[in-house]
Amino acid sequence: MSIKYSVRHAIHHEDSKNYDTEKLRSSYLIETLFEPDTINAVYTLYDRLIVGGIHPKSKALKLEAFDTLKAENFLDRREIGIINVASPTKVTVDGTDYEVGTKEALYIGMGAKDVTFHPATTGEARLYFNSAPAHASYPTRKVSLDEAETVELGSLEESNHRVIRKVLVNSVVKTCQLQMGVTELKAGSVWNTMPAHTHDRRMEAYFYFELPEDSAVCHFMGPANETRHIWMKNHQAVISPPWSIHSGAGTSNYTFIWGMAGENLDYGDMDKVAPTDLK
Ligand SMILES: O=C[C@H](O)[C@@H](O)CC(=O)C(=O)O
Ligand SMILES: [Zn+2]
Repeated sequence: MSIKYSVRHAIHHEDSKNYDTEKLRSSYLIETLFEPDTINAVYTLYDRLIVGGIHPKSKALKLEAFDTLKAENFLDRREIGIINVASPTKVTVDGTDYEVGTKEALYIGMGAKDVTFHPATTGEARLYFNSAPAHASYPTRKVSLDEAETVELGSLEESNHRVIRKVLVNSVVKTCQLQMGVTELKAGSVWNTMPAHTHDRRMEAYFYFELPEDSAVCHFMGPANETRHIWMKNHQAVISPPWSIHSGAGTSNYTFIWGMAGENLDYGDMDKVAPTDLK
């Protein structure tokens, strides 16, 4: 098996309040997603979202079910959203090849049986994914960045000028509960999701990339009146519980992938928090 997995339990915010640095990191931070010829999967108990990284280097990798799923195939009762965070590569879904370019996304619906990730012909294949339980099978589809619903937010003056590309959202592709997108910060801007927000009906996961190796992002989490921070490096992910804000400031600009699962598919229903109300 080239799939490695671990399980992360869901945590109450009253408990999380007491966590020190190490406990915060082991509870929410996913330090290693990409290892050669490995699919790394973290099965969270937050809406049962799986967060993972796929790095086919010398051989193709098949998306296999692991014991927690108690299923024959990974996607028997799930959907998956994949975003390519490195070189262009190929993904085969039940005999159909999808060429997935850098930062392009592939949605694979429930019921697909044979999903194979190939090494890149030039460069490195690294694919980030989120997978959520599904109740219906929607068509598999590749989505390029220019098909995304795009909004520009913030300003250089507020250090939060960024472009949000909603790639796997219901205005673009049909999904059961997954929503995913790519947010790019402009040079000189370091703050994402500031002003911050929560959405108690949905969890979220963040994956930071295009962050220079000598830079770091300080990711903020916690209830708005009880925040904590986690320092993160390039290619790391962090789980955001439904009760938590999720925001970050980098020592440079960067790009990140956000993914959500939960109650509805309404991206805009977040509860905003003013910067002056944060504690
Ligand atoms: O619920 C939405 C998600 O937190 C992200 O889309 C926010 C984001 O990309 C940003 O403000 O930069
Ligand atoms: Zn959010």
